[in-house]
Amino acid sequence: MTRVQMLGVSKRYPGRGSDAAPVVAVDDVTIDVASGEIHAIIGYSGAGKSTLLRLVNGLERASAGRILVGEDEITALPESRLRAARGRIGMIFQQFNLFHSKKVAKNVEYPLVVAGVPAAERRRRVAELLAFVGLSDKAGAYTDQLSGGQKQRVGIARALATNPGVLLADEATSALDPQTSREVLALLKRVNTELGITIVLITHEMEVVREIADRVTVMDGGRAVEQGGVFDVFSDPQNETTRRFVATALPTQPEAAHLAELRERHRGRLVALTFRDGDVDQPVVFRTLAERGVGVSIIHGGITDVGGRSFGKLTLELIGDELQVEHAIAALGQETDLEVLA
Ligand SMILES: Nc1ncnc2c1ncn2[C@@H]1O[C@H](COP(=O)(O)OP(=O)(O)OP(=O)(O)O)[C@@H](O)[C@H]1O
Repeated sequence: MTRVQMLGVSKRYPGRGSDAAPVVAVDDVTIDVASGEIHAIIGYSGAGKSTLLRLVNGLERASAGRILVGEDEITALPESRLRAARGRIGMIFQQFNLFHSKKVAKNVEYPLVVAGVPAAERRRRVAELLAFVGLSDKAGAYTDQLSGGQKQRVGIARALATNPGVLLADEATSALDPQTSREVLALLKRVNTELGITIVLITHEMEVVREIADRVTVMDGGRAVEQGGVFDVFSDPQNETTRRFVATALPTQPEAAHLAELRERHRGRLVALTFRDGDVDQPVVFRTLAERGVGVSIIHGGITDVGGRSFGKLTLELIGDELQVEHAIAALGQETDLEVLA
């Protein structure tokens, strides 16, 4: 089991042009990934995610801060010892980075050849890895005969060849369709639970985080702007960037323009209710309204799963006598997170 610590890590690149200011791609980022955790780093293009990942596997040197991967202090190792450390770090890529001129089995075997593993042991290990990713029947195929999902499975098998303690995934499902993407994420989850491998993945897709991550760091402008358990971060986002991501995949309250449209069609009082992990008893909500003779329509929102827990935002239209509606709102306000939409 491998813990990954990024402690106050920064990376500056020289600016282009003689008097240009340096580009701060990663700015004082601290992320402590517990061993056995799946940690997602989410951010828009240019946030610094890929740079941070290249610092973790030692492909580039940090300008400041320390990085530890298990026992290896990546930021302190001389080049001569980095290669061995990299053998303990697996990596997969958006474009798979396979050798097209080699067969599937040879792709998976490659890191074992580099590591000097004897041939018989290599054959045994390749067979075991291909069975794990469900591609035993493709051992003799060329990689360009494979679908995108199969190519990423080969990428995963190859990354696991040297028994790494951690797997770094760089937008591993961004080139895949949604169904294939889910299959690959399910395989990554098995890598984590069955093999005990810590996973650090970078992505710009909320779905990826929602589906497999335990904890998440949101990056913006090189900085880690929000961090925590997936459910906690996304059910109550504090940062504007986090809110924008949440809006792409989770039920939200209607924003101003949409709310104006809804009002055209719904003349009753509009309220928004937030549900976090069973904190609100839905039957109680509807009973409270019915008991006061208030009719209700759900006009926006929904309930979904985040990090294995339920989360929802429902916009309701309350219909009935004005005073009754007022009382119902007061009663619900006691027990729920309710906002009257003005
Ligand atoms: N080698 C480099 N030289 C100069 N600037 C760089 C270099 N690599 C990255 N940058 C800059 O650092 C910033 C962060 O880039 P990075 O690729 O890490 O972001 P990202 O979040 O991974 O985005 P993307 O998904 O588009 O790659 C960007 O402004 C980028 O232009």
